[in-house]
Amino acid sequence: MLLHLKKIFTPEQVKEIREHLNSAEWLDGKLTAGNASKDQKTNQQLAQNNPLAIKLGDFILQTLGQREDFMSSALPAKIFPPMFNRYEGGGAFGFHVDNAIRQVPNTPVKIRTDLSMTLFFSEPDEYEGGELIIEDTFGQQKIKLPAGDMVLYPSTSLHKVTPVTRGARVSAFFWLQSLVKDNEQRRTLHQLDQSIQALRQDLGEDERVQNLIWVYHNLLRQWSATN
Ligand SMILES: O=C(O)CCC(=O)C(=O)O
Ligand SMILES: [Fe+2]
Repeated sequence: MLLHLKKIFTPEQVKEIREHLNSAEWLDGKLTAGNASKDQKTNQQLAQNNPLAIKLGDFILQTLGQREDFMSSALPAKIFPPMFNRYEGGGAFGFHVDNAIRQVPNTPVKIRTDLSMTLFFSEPDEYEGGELIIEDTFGQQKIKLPAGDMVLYPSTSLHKVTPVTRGARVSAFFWLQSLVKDNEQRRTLHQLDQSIQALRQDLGEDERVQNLIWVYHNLLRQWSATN
């Protein structure tokens, strides 16, 4: 399942975030690449302990926490603090699969990467190339979203970012461990939740809706793990 979440940030918020990011200290992205992906990666990143990255990352997580579409589709248990990258001058990231386990810096917290996310801060017409290509059972998808939008995709997917040959592509990228590891189970719960919300609109606090809510919770109880 690949999900496009629209307008996480308003154009005004994107503008402000971009201004901060423009004056930040960008480092070679190879510094955080595993051995296998080092050769594949020619971009720049903010250090994970960069105060701006920490502040913006917290703001992203706070904003996402209030989005029902995100909470319902991702069912996050633990979220890795967002990181920030920039591709320009031919910068790219070749095909790879993300590491399965990520340790949150300076903590004992380990996160299994179930879902990967890219939150775009550059408008598609600001740069050439820079498509996020995702390959999975649903075929190959080419993702290039408006600034302020985010894509969520299974971390099991092979993916790459094509070379940016004009302008710059700036984004936040991060991972989460879901309460529901299985993509199909998580998708079913999301579908059920969406149907319940739609029925609730029409029927209000109806007994039949209440029954479906119990079904939702009982499925979630069966399929979830909180650690
Ligand atoms: O820049 C992106 O959209 C994805 C980055 C990525 O795949 C990674 O850092 O593992
Ligand atoms: Fe990746």
